[in-house]
This record gives sequence, C-alpha cells and structure tokens, in this order.
Amino acid sequence: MSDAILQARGLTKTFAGFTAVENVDLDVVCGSIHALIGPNGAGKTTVFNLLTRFITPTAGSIVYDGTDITRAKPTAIARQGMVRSFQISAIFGHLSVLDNVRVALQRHQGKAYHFWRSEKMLDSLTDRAMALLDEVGLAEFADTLGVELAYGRKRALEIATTLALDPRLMLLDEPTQGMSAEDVGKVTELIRQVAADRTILMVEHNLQVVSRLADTITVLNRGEILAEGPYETVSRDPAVMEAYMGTADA
Ligand SMILES: Nc1ncnc2c1ncn2[C@@H]1O[C@H](COP(=O)(O)OP(=O)(O)OP(=O)(O)O)[C@@H](O)[C@H]1O
Repeated sequence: MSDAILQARGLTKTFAGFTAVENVDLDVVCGSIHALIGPNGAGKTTVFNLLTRFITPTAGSIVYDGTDITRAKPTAIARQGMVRSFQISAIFGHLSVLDNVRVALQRHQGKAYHFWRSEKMLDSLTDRAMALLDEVGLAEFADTLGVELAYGRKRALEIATTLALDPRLMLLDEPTQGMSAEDVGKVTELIRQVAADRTILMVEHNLQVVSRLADTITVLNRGEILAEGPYETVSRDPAVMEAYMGTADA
C-alpha cells in the first residue's frame, strides 16, 4: 500500500519455542491514528517492540517510509522520524519543564549532554521549547521542576519532549495508563491535537480512548490479527467480542 508510512509483513517472534507473534501484516497509513488492541497476552507489546526495533523479529520484514528497517537500530529509526514516546523521552525530575524540552531539542541536534557548557545555545532553543510547551498546554509550568508535575502533566511533558524530536510517526505505549478519568480526557485531546500533522501508532487498553481517537484498529489475539478496521466495525465483530468477553453475545 503506497500510502502506508509503516508496513510490516509476516512479522513473527518466537521466544524459546513459544510463538508470541505470528505472521502479522500491518499497514499504518500516513496521517492516521492507528491503535493496537487485544486482551492480555495478545502480543501487543511484542509487536510494538518489534516495530520500534527494541527486539528483532524471528521472521518477517518492517519497512518505514520506503526503507527496510527490519534490522535497524532504534536510534537510527528515531533519527528518520519514527519516535517512540515514554521510553526515549524520560523526564528529568530535577530539571525544569522548560529545560526538559530544551535538552530534548538539543539531543535531536546531536548535542546531547553538553547543555551545561553553553547557556547561549540553550537560550537559542528557548523559543522553540516554549512553542512546544504551548502546544501541549504546559507553557505556564515552564519553570516547574519535572518531579513536581502532576501525573497527567508529566505525560504531556513526555509528549512535548517527543515532539522535540520532530516525529513523523509517533509511537505511544499505553499513553493513558494509570490515569484519572479527567487526565485520560485531557491526554486523549492532546493526542488528537498532535496527530493533526503526524501519524500515530498506539497500544492502548482503554477502549473508550481508542473509540474516540483511532481511524484504524488492529485487534490482536494470541499473537495473530483477529480483526482490523474502524471502531464501529471491529467492536461488532463476533470474534472480537468472543476474545474480549468470552462470548459473542456479550
Ligand atoms: N521475553 C519474553 N519471553 C518469553 N515470553 C514472552 C516474552 N515477551 C512476551 N512473551 C509472551 O508473549 C505473549 C505476548 O506478550 P505481550 O506482552 O506482547 O502481550 P500484550 O498483548 O502486550 O499483553 P498485556 O496487555 O498483558 O501487556 C505472552 O504470552 C507473553 O508471556
């Protein structure tokens, strides 16, 4: 499919004889929000780790933006614009919110960990950092220490530090996990907002979030694709109901 920014074919991962992911084909369409869902143990995290190159497939191929990345390093694909949030963009609690984003911007420029040497260079990043904080609704917290942010705002900061790496494809690993209902709503809106000019692939347990955000949903079960399509279609699929509820009548 020519409009897919990320394409997996025959993705398979075996752990010591146990097949966690089997023959998964996936097309993430450019500009879409694509969600990976499925019951516990379905293989979502394994697929996510395969796609982001944290683990290597036993078989199959992954193509990002026309380039075969099946054996590429995660840092290399991040430089090409495929950025995984929450792992790569950990928050520095002892730095201010603004400095967290400035450090991420600097890292993107390949100047990581030298930020203390040049106050001038940091100043040059301030405008861009403030724009990113504005985008995620954190401008008024610029001087707050990372550690002092409320949980939902920490996620917003993580998204800002991910955006600092200028992603074309953003991969979010359970972005609303462990959040209060209020924060879930806020982060859902934030994801919708940052998706306006980017592609998003997310693993998400919260089906309400998925129903509100995703253009396409891939349902995994026992390592294989069970169903795929928009929420209205997959949520009515008897096989999906069976996998989630244990009965097609639920
Ligand atoms: N490193 C590993 N070694 C052995 N088995 C593994 C490993 N990683 C995952 N598995 C197994 O592969 C299967 C899929 O796991 P995975 O974590 O991908 O599922 P998941 O859909 O993300 O589940 P959850 O929703 O519970 O996080 C599970 O049976 C799990 O026990």
